[in-house]
Amino acid sequence: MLKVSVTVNTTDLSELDLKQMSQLGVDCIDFGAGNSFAGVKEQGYPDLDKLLELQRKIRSYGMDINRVTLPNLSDNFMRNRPGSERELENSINAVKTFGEANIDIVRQRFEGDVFYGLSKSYQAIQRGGAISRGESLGIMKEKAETPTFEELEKWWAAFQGAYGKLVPAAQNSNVNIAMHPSDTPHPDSPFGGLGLHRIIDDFPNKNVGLVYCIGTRAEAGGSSLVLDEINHFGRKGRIFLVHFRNVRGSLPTAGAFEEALLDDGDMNMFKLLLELRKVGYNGCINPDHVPTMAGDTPDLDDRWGHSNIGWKASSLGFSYSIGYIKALLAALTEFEGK
Ligand SMILES: O=C(O)C(=O)C[C@H](O)[C@H](O)CO
Repeated sequence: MLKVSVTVNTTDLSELDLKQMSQLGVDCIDFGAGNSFAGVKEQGYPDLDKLLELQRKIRSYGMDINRVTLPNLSDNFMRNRPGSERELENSINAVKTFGEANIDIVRQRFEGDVFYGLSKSYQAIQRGGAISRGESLGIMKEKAETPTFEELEKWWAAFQGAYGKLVPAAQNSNVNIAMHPSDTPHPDSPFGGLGLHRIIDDFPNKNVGLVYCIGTRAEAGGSSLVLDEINHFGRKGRIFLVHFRNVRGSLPTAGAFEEALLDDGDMNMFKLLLELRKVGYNGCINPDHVPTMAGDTPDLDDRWGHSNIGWKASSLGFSYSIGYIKALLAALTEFEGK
């Protein structure tokens, strides 16, 4: 059954957060920040008892943990500098810990999968003055340098070295390891398109797949690309989680894009849901970034300017998106007649 999950970027969830999510009918929580788990600061990876405590608390509200994030692999790791072995060990220990808690999906972040300084972030003003994230190639006059082919190959070698250890650990722990596309998906950024295929080709393992972010992929090529990729990766059973967000424009068509509410971007989200269904996707649908509406206290991150990234109590945008997804899921059940 398709379910609704919501991203939080902290493990410090208040009663208000959990009550509101449960009242909205959220099924699961996705933890987006790997360094937020208790134990990571102290020992490098999450503490199992504290994790189980958090899981019990979430379950007591009728929800569960769906996806978590491993401790970050830093630039130090990617450049094989002192301490890199320890970083990877911490991630492997984190996989084991999450496996012991029977958590389904882990995501590893790698420094350098996003190229900054190629597009300019702006505050997009939409319906009724809602604020959303915009990014434009044209108004970025002085662009940053991007890596050379050789530098990129070194980056990939470090990625493959890490996945070479993480994938067997994930398999042994019965956990799926998922990659999120690069956001922003500038050409050649490791997970900006072709690299997603490279992961699947290099690691032909049923535990290796994607947090398929519709928003990021739409930034790269609109709904035609999204439909193609859902069909391709979905048929292979490699979509483990879906980030469901709408976008206006795209880098190749408009030289810019803006994030948008689910009913207010270029894509018909129901079409995408039908495609997901067609390929047998059966995981969580996560509302992901939402515009900031009047009265919201947005969860902002400098790396994605003006985007309201994760859940915050009383977020109108998130409440709207959760309700929208639940209505689409009800329509889907009726449409399928099952
Ligand atoms: O959910 C993840 O793993 C992401 O990488 C999401 C990003 O951090 C962020 O929301 C930008 O899309």
